[in-house]
Amino acid sequence: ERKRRSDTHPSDDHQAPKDGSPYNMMKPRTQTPPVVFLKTHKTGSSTVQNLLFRMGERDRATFAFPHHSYQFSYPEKYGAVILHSPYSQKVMPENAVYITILREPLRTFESVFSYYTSTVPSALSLFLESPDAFWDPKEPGNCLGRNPMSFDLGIDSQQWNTTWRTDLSLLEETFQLVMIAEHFDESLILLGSLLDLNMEELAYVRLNTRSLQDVTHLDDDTKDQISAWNTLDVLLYDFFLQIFLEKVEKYGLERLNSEVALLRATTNRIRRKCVARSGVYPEELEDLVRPWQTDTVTILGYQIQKNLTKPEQAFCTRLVLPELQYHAHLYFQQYGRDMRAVPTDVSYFGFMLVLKGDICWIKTSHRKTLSLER
Ligand SMILES: Nc1ncnc2c1ncn2[C@@H]1O[C@H](COP(=O)(O)OS(=O)(=O)O)[C@@H](OP(=O)(O)O)[C@H]1O
Repeated sequence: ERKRRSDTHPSDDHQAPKDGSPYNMMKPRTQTPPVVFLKTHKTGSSTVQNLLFRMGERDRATFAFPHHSYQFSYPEKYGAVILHSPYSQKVMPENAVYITILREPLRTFESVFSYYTSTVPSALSLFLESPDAFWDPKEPGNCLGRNPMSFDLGIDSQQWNTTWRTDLSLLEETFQLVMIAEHFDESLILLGSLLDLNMEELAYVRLNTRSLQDVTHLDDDTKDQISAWNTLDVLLYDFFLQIFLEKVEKYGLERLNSEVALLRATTNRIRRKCVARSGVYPEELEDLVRPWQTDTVTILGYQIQKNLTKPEQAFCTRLVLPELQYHAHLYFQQYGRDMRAVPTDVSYFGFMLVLKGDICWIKTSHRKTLSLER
């Protein structure tokens, strides 16, 4: 049973609606509901995951871990169908809250592309000039090479088909909240309202940020090409952006803005307390806080302050802890042993864009478990 907390809540200072809507903050605090977070690629999802990990660890929640390594394998059919299938009902209780996050599709694709493809000079522009020449949709690792967010949400990411609109509506019904990376703080307030999280629990540092020199500038032509190649993601994003804006309106813009201001003040205070250096290159970081790197881009991390008390150190370390290390820590805490590596006889793909010609491949590897004090 989760204890009632006395600290500031996003909506403590406000007269919230009593209409039974999911954002009605007058309800008595109850235990956090079970959460399904569908972690989309390159959308800010690791930042959200970090605060959900903190929430789950505080609640001593049971986490669903993949059998091997860090990533569930992808079945042939997934997403919208699975979410409503007996399989998902068996796994998650009926009161589970479904959450995900989307990001503006041009930036998402650029980030996915740079992360999962090795660099030849101007790889992105070369690819976009004639994507069909480089990209084979039948390659199982190529699923993120076109409309990556549609793929992650389990709807057809290759082509428009007649069920696409229905699939979108099904997703809308399934997800209580689709966060929008471009309105990250506003999304967090809605998340906090759904899950009864206070400002400290919503505070975050931006995780998985690429070094600026790895970010490709997108000129207008490139933007048009990316949009044309990812039309389904553009539709998906526009659809959920609209829904998000409607949610904001229902919540009350004035109320939201004042809570965002409070969140930013709290976040700044916590960052000052916890973070000694941000934007730190991997070679300067200890194993515990070094984000996973690919051969193609540099992912930056954080050094925490010295001279913190033990509880502060525990909190601050978790705040900046990269996904794989936090995952390994929670796995160890739950099972009392290290995560299983992928056996060599199991065919497993992380993700790779397998492109024909010179623009090639990527990833997958495993990390050792690192101990993290409470
Ligand atoms: N708070 C917030 N708001 C907006 N954008 C954010 C935020 N946090 C992370 N990011 C950016 O999201 C990119 C990393 O996304 P993910 O964590 O989902 O990546 S991953 O799929 O788990 O590897 C990565 O984008 P790129 O830097 O363009 O690659 C991060 O900079």
